[in-house]
Amino acid sequence: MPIISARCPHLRHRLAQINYRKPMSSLVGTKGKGSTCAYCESVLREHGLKTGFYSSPHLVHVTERIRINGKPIGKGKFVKYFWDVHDRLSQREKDGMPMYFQMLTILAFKIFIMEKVDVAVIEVGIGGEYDTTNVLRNVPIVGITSLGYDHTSLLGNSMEEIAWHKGGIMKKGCEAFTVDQPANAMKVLEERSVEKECELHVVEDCPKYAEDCIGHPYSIYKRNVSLALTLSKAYLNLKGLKEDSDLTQNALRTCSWPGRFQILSIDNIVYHLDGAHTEDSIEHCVEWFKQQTKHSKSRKALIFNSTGDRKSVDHLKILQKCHYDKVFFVPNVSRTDKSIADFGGGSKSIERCELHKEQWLKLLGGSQMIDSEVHVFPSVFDALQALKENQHDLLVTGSLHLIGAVLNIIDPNLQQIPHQKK
Ligand SMILES: Nc1ncnc2c1ncn2[C@@H]1O[C@H](COP(=O)(O)OP(=O)(O)OP(=O)(O)O)[C@@H](O)[C@H]1O
Repeated sequence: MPIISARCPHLRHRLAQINYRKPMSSLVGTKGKGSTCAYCESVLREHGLKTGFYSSPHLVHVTERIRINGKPIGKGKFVKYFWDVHDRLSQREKDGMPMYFQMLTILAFKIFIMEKVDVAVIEVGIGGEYDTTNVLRNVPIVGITSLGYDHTSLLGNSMEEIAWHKGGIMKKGCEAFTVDQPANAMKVLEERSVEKECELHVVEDCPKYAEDCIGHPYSIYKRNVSLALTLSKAYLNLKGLKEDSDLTQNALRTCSWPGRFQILSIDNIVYHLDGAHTEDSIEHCVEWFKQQTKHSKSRKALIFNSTGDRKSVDHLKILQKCHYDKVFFVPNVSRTDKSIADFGGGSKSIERCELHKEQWLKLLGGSQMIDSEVHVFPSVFDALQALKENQHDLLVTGSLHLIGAVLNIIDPNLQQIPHQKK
């Protein structure tokens, strides 16, 4: 976990010495950080600002995490800046090298400075108070998306503890915005805003036009879009710029954030990809899949995986609200010769898939589904081979890394921008 103060105390000091002349906008939360940042970035860019955008995790290529004007940084620049940062840091041997997420964070900030962005939109990694991104001090606008239970072994098991961590990104004098939260979480956020000496506002619903502009299910994304529009408007105001609703609508329409409620149709398979990994996200995801496939005659299939401290049995229970002809449990591995993203293969991940299979069958109890339709495969490629003979509506969910492993096979350059109308 990227807690600077616990594992790498020198880093905060070192980063604190960098003069971040460009104001940044930070975003934290449990659900919808990435998409809220993406909408926010798109609106600011559409209004003529040169944007930097730091997000995590990546789906296929690590360069997706660091974007300039909405586009992942090119490989050449990534490598050049990486070695600049690496060489500077390794001169101070006694401090040791930063860990993966810390390194990427330093790299992103360096790139934003060198590329002279007007504004940087920063998605927090895990938590907030102790997250690596929280070394930033010049952050005039911060946003907190919907809070829920995730990463509980790091942040705590209660809503209050989680809210305390998330509220840690508020800064003295900044303007902080959040969406409707459970009462106990909101109380903690309010206390944190007093402690941090800033104003906390709850955002209003976004204008009606947003519903026609966004490609994602509006009922779920309304909060994300409302927050994104408020954050970008606050930033534009700060810069003395006026929001133009035509530009905003265009920004919402053209914003691309793959791997979330994305539909791709390739050969016999209609892929429904959503990186839901909390209980209520999975709940939304199943509803969305049911809605999308209600008139379809194709067979239904599910590919699922979950990692970390998540209670997968609760997720599986929700996923059983839909009937599937085939259910595959697969590690976040695209092909067996190649694992991608941060959580790849290995015997432990297969063991976890076997456990998911066991849980699934146990939950089915009386079983409308015979055992042979539930399999563990070592890679996504193997699972897709087992589907290709017939027309399938396939749902892939449980982990964004799993979605990355699928995209790595079917759309490695993330070119098929998903813009599905509701
Ligand atoms: N407002 C929301 N309410 C419930 N679920 C949401 C919401 N927004 C996004 N999600 C779910 O979370 C998944 C990830 O979306 P997104 O990348 O925007 O969130 P995130 O908070 O950045 O996720 P991560 O924790 O992986 O970084 C989506 O695929 C969707 O299932």
